Amino acid sequence: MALIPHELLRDRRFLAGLLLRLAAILLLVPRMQPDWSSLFQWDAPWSGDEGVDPLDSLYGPVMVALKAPFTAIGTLADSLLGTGHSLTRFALGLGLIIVDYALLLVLRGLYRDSEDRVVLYYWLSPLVLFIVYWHGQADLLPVLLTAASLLLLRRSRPRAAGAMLGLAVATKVSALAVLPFLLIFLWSHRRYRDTVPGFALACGAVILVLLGPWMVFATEMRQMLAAGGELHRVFNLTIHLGEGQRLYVIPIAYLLLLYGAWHVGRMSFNLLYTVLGTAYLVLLLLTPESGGWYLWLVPFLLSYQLRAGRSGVALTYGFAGVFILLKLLVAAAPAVPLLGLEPVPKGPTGLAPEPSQLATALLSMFVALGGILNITMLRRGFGENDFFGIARQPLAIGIAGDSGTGKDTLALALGGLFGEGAVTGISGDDYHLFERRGKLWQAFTHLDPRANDLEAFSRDALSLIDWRPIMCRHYDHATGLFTPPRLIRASDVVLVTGLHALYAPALRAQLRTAVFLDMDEGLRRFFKIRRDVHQRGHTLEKVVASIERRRADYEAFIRPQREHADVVFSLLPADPELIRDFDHMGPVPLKLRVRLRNPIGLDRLARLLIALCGAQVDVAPAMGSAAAEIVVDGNDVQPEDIHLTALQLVPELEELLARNPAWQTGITGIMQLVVLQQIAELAPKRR
Ligand SMILES: Nc1ncnc2c1ncn2[C@@H]1O[C@H](COP(=O)(O)OP(=O)(O)OP(=O)(O)O)[C@@H](O)[C@H]1O
Ligand SMILES: O=C(CO)[C@H](O)[C@H](O)COP(=O)(O)O
Repeated sequence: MALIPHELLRDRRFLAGLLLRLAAILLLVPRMQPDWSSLFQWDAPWSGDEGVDPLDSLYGPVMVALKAPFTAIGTLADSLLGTGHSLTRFALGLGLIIVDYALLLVLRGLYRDSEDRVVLYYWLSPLVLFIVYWHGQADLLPVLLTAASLLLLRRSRPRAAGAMLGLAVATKVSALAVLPFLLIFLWSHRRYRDTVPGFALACGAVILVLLGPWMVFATEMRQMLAAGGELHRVFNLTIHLGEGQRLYVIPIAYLLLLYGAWHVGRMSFNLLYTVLGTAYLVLLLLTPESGGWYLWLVPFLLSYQLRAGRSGVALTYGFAGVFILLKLLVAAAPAVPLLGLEPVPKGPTGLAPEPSQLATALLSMFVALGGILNITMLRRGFGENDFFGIARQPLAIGIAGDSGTGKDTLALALGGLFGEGAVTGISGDDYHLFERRGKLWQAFTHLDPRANDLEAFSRDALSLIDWRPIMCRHYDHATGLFTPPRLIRASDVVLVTGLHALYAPALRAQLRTAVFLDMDEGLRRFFKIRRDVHQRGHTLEKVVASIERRRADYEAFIRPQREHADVVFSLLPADPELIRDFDHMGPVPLKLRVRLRNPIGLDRLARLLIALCGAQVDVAPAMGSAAAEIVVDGNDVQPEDIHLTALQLVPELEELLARNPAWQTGITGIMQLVVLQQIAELAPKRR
């Protein structure tokens, strides 16, 4: 992989940003910049901000490790050439640009859909350029590590994400503020819940290994950690209750935000970024003079800028502009040795002892803008969250159809998309009234509603859709007997399958998507006979007789459910010759007819199936109704292509799918895709 991707090298905005940075490290010596000859101390001998605790400017061992090679090379060059600290400073400046560039790459990964705009909003961000290169703050490294942790989380690598956050904390303790939010986020998603221990252990282990020895052996580091670095500032703002009692405002705000995040239940990644941004923004607006902390806001502000539209972007630039004005007013300008402007000698603070009225006015305006930004960020974050409405109610999918039409096959395939912890199922077969040897089967077929406890089936399905667990026996097709009842817990997705899954109106009303499975009758006979004879141990004659006997009940009770379906799938044999032989055990090439009640999006689906999956698709309006149909031939379509198509069709899918969704090959994979497209089309936020 190229060190700098081609598209960046061709991007003028990227090159301009790079030039600006190079010029800055050549020309400017920010007042905050450290005495580079010390690995631990970032406070320059000439800086002397008297009001600032020297421990504030200490970083953890990871920062020291980053500085070490640059310091070594620079110091060597300086001592050989007699150039004072200039080359050390330049080498460290280069190190900073490398970290800055790495953060650009991480942010491009994090906001993959908007890579292009990330260059504009991050690489040319006035806030970043000012804080890092003019003001001289070096918090970029812990911010990079925190953003990398989020990226790893998004890429389903929870342990690596935990370790990365541990690294961030070992760089600067402020990164700890992110940890509780990430734990809540992971816990709130059933599909991520099992990753919480791995994430937390990896994070804790890295912190222990990296900070443990320092805590024991390095006095400065111990002091810094004991003082929480700059963290003591969060206790600056208090409310007097009288009689000597005070409240710490920022910890209260932080805890309330944590509670809010917990209460939301199921956050999307975007809402997670919003909440993290809000947490940092509250912290920043209510703490004095912490320029470098604003870098912590940058990745989350970027998430907002990318989604907010013009007014949101203008608000963020206004916010950054006032911040810069304020800092220009109250903080000393950097030295420019090449122009003969030397660093301010230690002594005068460079800060106005009493802020001027203008500075106070600007600060007030800044806090007001920050407050507005906070509100708009939260409003958008919450407004866009939970696209599929799962926080309110599990997403229930009904799958009905005749015996052998592929209900279990489809349910299993869909289950693989959502992930084990996130999906639960209820099957109509478990509600047959009699076991296989039951005499009453001579009077009824399984298709007759009277032979099934449909009331209990609906009641139990509705319980699961209301987050309540059920006790349910299971019909074992291997023995023809019921097993003792077992507990079925509710989950994010509830798959309701069965001959009568779309039969009861009350249940139908609660289904987010209703699927009916049709099948070419020759193909169904072939599949059913093959399965019942070879897997379920029935005789050929018995299966054929049962198929004939059920025909009338199919027309009376099963087929009418088709009218209630959002999606009707009909599987057709691509090679009718092949299914004449019931002993043929190999794969059967299929075609799929898809009929959608709500045809919006069908054309797009067809186009993407052709373009991205290489499938053959015929589009036709369904006869005599507003629905539309497509026929798809795509037995060789690969799971990766279907996954890609799904993300194109429904960007929000990431909120719903398992960490590693199991897409199927060919027609079954296309059925998975269509169901997901329908779920998105009918999602509450889409209406
Ligand atoms: N999408 C598919 N691709 C390939 N084969 C399929 C597909 N759907 C169904 N089949 C075939 O049909 C057979 C029956 O499918 P399945 O058991 O899923 O049907 P069902 O509707 O759940 O049946 P029943 O109601 O009798 O339990 C399977 O064993 C399989 O061979
Ligand atoms: O229609 C069916 C399922 O939808 C089955 O035929 C029914 O469940 C009976 O199963 P088995 O033949 O294993 O006793």
